[in-house]
Amino acid sequence: MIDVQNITKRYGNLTAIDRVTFSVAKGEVLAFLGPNGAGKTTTMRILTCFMPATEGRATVAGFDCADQPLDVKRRIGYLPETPPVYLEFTVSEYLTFVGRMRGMVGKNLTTAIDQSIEKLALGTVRHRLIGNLSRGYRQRVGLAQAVLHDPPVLILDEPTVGLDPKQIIEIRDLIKGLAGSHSVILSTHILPEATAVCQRVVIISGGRIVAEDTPDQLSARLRHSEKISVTIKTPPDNCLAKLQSIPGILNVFQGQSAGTFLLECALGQDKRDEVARFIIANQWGLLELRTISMTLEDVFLQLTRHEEGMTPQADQVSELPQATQETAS
Ligand SMILES: Nc1ncnc2c1ncn2[C@@H]1O[C@H](COP(=O)(O)OP(=O)(O)OP(=O)(O)O)[C@@H](O)[C@H]1O
Repeated sequence: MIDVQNITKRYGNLTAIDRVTFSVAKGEVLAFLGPNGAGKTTTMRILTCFMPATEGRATVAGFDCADQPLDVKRRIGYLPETPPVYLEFTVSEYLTFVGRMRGMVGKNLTTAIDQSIEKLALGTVRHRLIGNLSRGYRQRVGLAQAVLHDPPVLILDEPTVGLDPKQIIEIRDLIKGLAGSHSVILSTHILPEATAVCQRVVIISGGRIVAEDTPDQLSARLRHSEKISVTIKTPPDNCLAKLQSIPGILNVFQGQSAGTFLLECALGQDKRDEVARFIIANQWGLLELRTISMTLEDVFLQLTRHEEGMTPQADQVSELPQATQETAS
């Protein structure tokens, strides 16, 4: 549904994005992650036909973003970081205005407005001035204008920035509800959001794509060993060495809290059973035992660590150093 092939954008001497390539399938929700200045907004602006790429080609539903902007815009709903609402309109007036701008009239327009108001749960505020609404409701109105013409593609730039935790959950649920019927690109730097809402993640750093995969696959690709966290009630003297004597345990580290230890074993090996038996046999009191998986945050930090210098490439990720974030807390 969205196909981006080797797009580069230069602002004078600055290369904001460099040969960016990715695609989004029909009905898929894709997270577009990157630190500040990575090139997310530049990519969104090219996809929404706000400006052309210097090189490369981007298409939406088969239409070229540079050569067929009207065809592309008809098929896209766009929510910029700041919702493009007019504060002096009521919700209903604003959606009518947006619908007319999109060429909708009569029954089609009223039905579309009713549907988007229902989808975004705006019924109770439809006759209120947007200027009097909370930020969360304004964001919903922004989303309502994006889905009004029922576009197959939605591009959402940081849709939960500045919202309170309850509003964040509501907006994320709304976005999840759009999956399947819409292809969505969600630009964000909030990692739990990407895990919660998206099936696939593209990470951009320094203007280049450094990874593209599911959150689970990304962490699997960057993992170099298995890690187990154990918490022991009465650890003996020299506990580290004793735990390290368990066959298959390569390294043992002290965790952040008292009695917690981090055990490392080879990739693909599960030593939880052996560790549990060992601690129980020694009667040290096993309070907790669990594997530690790499979070998307660890993955992101590894892949964007070189932002200021050499940017790692997608095919080099397995060579990168291990995450430094793992603790037993
Ligand atoms: N109009 C412009 N003229 C010159 N440089 C620009 C322009 N727009 C963006 N840039 C630069 O291009 C790079 C990418 O910016 P972009 O806004 O796309 O990043 P971003 O990932 O959206 O960042 P943020 O999360 O901070 O919005 C940055 O170095 C930025 O300073």
